[in-house]
Amino acid sequence: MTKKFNFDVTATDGRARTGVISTPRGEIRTPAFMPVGTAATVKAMLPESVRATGADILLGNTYHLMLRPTAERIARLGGLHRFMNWDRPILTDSGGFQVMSLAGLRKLTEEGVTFKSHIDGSRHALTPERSMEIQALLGSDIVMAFDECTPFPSDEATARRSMELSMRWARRSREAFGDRPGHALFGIQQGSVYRDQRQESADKLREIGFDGYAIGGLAVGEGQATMFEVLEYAPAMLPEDRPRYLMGVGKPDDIVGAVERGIDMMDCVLPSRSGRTGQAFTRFGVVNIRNARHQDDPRPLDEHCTCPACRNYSRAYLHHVNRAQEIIASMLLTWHNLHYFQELMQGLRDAIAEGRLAAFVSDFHARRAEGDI
Ligand SMILES: O=c1nc[nH]c2cc3[nH]c(NCCN4CCCCC4)nc3cc12
Repeated sequence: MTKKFNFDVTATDGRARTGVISTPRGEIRTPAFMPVGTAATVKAMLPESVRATGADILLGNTYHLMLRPTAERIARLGGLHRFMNWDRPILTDSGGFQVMSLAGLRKLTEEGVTFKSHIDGSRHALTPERSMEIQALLGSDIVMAFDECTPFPSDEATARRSMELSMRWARRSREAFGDRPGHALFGIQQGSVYRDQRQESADKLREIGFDGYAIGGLAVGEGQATMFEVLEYAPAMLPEDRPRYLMGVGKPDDIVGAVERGIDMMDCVLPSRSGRTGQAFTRFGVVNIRNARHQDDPRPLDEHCTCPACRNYSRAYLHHVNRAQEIIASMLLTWHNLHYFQELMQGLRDAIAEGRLAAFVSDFHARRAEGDI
C-alpha cells in the first residue's frame, strides 16, 4: 500500500461537518453511511448494486467471518475485497460486540473472550491480538480495536470496569496492529451514559493514538433521547481532525440527529434487514408493504425516488412478491432502502456544505408522518 490514510474536513455547519477520508482503495465522503456486509455479502444485493446506491465503504464482521469460512481461507483466496468482489474500502468490526450478542457459553477474562460458535458449537477465542490478526488476514482498510461493548443499563462501577478493560484492550490492539501504511486503526470510546467516564475513555484513546475514533456502547437499548444526551458531549471529546464513527446507528432520524451532533460515519443493518421484512423507508416515513392497503396500489413506493424499485414497480407488485416470499421482494426493498439512506447522506452533505443544515433538518422532520404510511 503506497498511498496513506487521510481525513480532511471540508465544511462545517454548527457541530456538523463534511469531509473526505482518503484510502488506497478509494475516497469516503462524510458524513457516510456504511451498509453492513456481515458474511461477505450485503444480503440480497450484488456489490455493483451496493455501489450504485452511492455507498463508498462497506462493513464486514470479524466474528462471522472467523467462524465461516475462516479468515485464513479468505486470506488464501486473496483477501475479503477479492473474495466478495468489492474493491472499495471495507471497515471490519472487531468481534466483541457480536460475541456478546450472538455466541453461546461466553467466558470473559483480562485476556479476551472464549465462546461457542452459534453456527456449529465449536469453541473459539478472541483477544485483541487475535482480532488484529483476523482483520489483517481479511485485509480490511479500517480495523476496529477489540473492545467490550458495555451493556445498557450498567451502574457506574460496572461501566467503569468495562471501560477500563476496553482501554487496556485498546492499547493491546494498537501494539498488535503495528505499522501498516494505508490501513487505519480506530479506537472505540466506552463509558456508557456517564460523562466523566466518556471523558476518561476519550483521553486514554487520544494518549494511545488512533487514526479514527468510534463511539461505542450506544444503540444498545438506551433509546434515542438518551443516545442524543450522550451525543451532546461525547463527539467533542474526540480529536476533531479525525473521523468520528457512531457504531450501529440507525434509523433515519437517528442518523440526522447524530450528524447534527458531529458524527462522520455510521453503520446499521436496518435498511437491509428491514427490507427483507417488507419495511420501506421513504422521505415521508415508513411503508410496511405487507399491509393489505397496498395490494391494489399502482403507485411506486416513493414517486420522487430514482431506485429500480420505484422506477419500475408498483406497491401492488411489491406487496405481492413480499406476501409470496419471492426473492425479488428482498432484492427490491433492500435496494430501495439502501438508496434512500445514501440519498439522505448526500442531502446532509450538500446541506452542510451550503450552510443550510438547519433548514434541511426541519424539512426532513416536517415531511415525515409518525406511523406507517
Ligand atoms: O461498543 C461497540 N463496540 C464494537 N461494536 C459495536 C457495535 C454496535 N452495534 C450497536 N447497535 C446495533 C443496533 N442494531 C439496530 C438495528 C437492529 C440490530 C441492532 N451498538 C454497538 C456498539 C459497539
